[in-house]
Amino acid sequence: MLICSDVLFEYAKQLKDLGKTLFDLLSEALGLKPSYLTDIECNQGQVIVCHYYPPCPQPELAIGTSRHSDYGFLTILLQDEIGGLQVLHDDRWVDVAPTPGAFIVNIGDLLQLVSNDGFRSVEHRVLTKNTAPRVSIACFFSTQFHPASTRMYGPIKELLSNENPPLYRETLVRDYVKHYFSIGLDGKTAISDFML
Ligand SMILES: O=C(O)CCC(=O)C(=O)O
Ligand SMILES: [Fe+2]
Repeated sequence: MLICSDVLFEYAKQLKDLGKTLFDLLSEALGLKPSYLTDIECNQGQVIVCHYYPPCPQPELAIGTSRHSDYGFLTILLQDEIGGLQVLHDDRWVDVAPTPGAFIVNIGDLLQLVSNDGFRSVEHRVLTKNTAPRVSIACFFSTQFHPASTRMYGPIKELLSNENPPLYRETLVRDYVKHYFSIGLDGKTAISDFML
């Protein structure tokens, strides 16, 4: 017998390992030691959200998910073969064609904030389709459900200099996420509200 919660917990565990590898690589790409982003607990929280999009009889009149950037540090997304995901690139919406067995990895707002724009969160949306239902599974790395966390996140000090001053104010993850959801999905409004 296949128990859904067993599968989900195993999936979460595997993605946590993958997340660790990605955070190592992202730290190195910023010129920091590989463990930097995990040392500051960017990989600690994991929120897994399963989306079901029913077929829509009039896709031109509806949207699956409104334009937004993800709030957390990083998102690992699994989509099925239906398609509909688009990213904003050079002010144009570009289809993210489904590739069997491949994950989509999105930089989130909090990674933009700590990297002081070294990485930029990506704006994306999901169109509806009238062909078949669509399923996607998003794994967000973010710690808003650790209410005891007192860690403040701001631009990483090692990345700052006279030429590269801090662009964002410090925040608790839960305060950032609260602000994000108080606005609702709306492009990149939340992160711009944290600019100095
Ligand atoms: O359904 C998708 O492919 C993406 C959903 C999404 O953008 C999100 O959960 O943040
Ligand atoms: Fe998203």
